[in-house]
Amino acid sequence: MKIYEKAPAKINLLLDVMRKREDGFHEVEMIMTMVDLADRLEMEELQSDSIFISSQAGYIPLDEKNLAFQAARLIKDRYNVRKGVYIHLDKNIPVAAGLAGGSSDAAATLRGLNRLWQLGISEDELCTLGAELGSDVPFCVTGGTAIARGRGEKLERIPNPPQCWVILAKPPINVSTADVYGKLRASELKQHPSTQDMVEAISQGSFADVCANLGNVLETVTLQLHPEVLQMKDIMQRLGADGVLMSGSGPTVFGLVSKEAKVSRIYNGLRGFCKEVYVVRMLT
Ligand SMILES: C[C@@](CO)(OP(=O)(O)O)[C@H](O)COP(=O)(O)OP(=O)(O)OC[C@H]1O[C@@H](n2ccc(N)nc2=O)[C@H](O)[C@@H]1O
Ligand SMILES: Nc1ncnc2c1ncn2[C@@H]1O[C@H](COP(=O)(O)OP(=O)(O)O)[C@@H](O)[C@H]1O
Repeated sequence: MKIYEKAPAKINLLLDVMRKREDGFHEVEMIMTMVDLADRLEMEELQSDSIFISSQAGYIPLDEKNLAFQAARLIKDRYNVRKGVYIHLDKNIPVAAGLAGGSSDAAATLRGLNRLWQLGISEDELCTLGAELGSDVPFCVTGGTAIARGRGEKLERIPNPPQCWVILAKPPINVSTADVYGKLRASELKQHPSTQDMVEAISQGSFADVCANLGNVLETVTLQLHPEVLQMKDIMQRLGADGVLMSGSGPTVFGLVSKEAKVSRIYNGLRGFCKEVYVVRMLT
């Protein structure tokens, strides 16, 4: 029997960091939402007690380092499943991009195996399992739009933002999330984005106010480390995007655009500077 799952990418409309915790992680407050750029997972049960991963993308690990592999092993161990699974990953989300591609694959694997093996695991329990795999995995399990606190595993669902075009541009660099958090000096941050104002803007359905309240404190690190990201933000703004921000720890920069007529001009302009440019929509 085959099970199919989509693993959408996320963007951070707001990312604030309060402090470094004793466990080495950072206390965050983020607003994340999904876009319709997704990996596709195909899962097939194996009679043997083994996990196999394949992908057309040659640049991700296919062994126990793969987050989908880790998700399969976790659910097998925790729920005493002796059967095995073959997972094919059709990768569309750029890797180490700030779009949670790996985290979303792990979340899709948890959802898919719950269905394949009819385990009856609740969404809350899937999120708890997901938190053992990574801070972004619980949000990727539920999708939608949410405020994420704690390490990123404490979720509060909120309404979706007003529909718009999202242009993603990923400069040709890989950014390590651990490296960016490691270089952040949370106590020295001079500015913090306002979660309350962003939630208000989203609840009111005000596209202009959503754009005005975009903010990501990890930019203070990544833009210093990788000037190409700052350049990509400048280009996106000069081409006329209504709102521009780096997603997560980067390097992907996203532009929010309300009018379809502007989209192709911005896309074509970006293509002159960047190979990995995607035009997507918010997932509602
Ligand atoms: C920055 C964000 C924003 O959504 O996403 P990405 O840019 O990775 O997409 C997330 O906070 C990333 O979540 P995720 O990528 O799952 O991080 P994890 O695997 O849990 O942690 C990787 C490393 O990042 C650091 N880390 C992560 C989360 C957090 N709240 N504080 C941290 O300090 C830790 O050093 C950790 O070892
Ligand atoms: N299924 C997967 N897809 C993408 N990256 C994966 C996967 N499994 C493990 N990884 C590893 O996770 C890291 C990138 O994770 P990803 O979620 O794509 O980045 P980000 O968290 O920045 O969005 C890379 O080191 C990559 O090798």
